[in-house]
Amino acid sequence: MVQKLDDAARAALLARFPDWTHEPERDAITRRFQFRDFAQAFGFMASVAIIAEKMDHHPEWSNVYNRVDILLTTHDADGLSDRDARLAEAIEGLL
Ligand SMILES: C[C@H](O)[C@H](O)[C@H]1CNC2=NC(N)=NC(=O)C2=N1
Repeated sequence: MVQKLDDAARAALLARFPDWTHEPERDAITRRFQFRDFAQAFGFMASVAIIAEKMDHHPEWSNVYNRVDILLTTHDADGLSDRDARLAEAIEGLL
């Protein structure tokens, strides 16, 4: 079982990643990414997919042409965990 973030840790996560929005209903963070075109968007998704698989932590996401919407939460914790913080950090590192 993965440990869910407490209120202080959640606040710290949101302060650290100001481009991400907290969704209280899911206890998730979301961010929309815009790229030049589909090729750029899909290249980004391919990189995220490789990282996610290595981390054994997977985004909920959708893509429309040059746009990628990502939602991170931990199903095993029923909310945000440190695994989401680590994946968000890795995604930010790709930009
Ligand atoms: C068995 C496997 O480790 C788990 O199902 C992992 C895989 N990827 C996951 N991804 C996400 N986002 N949340 C999880 O709880 C999760 N659990």
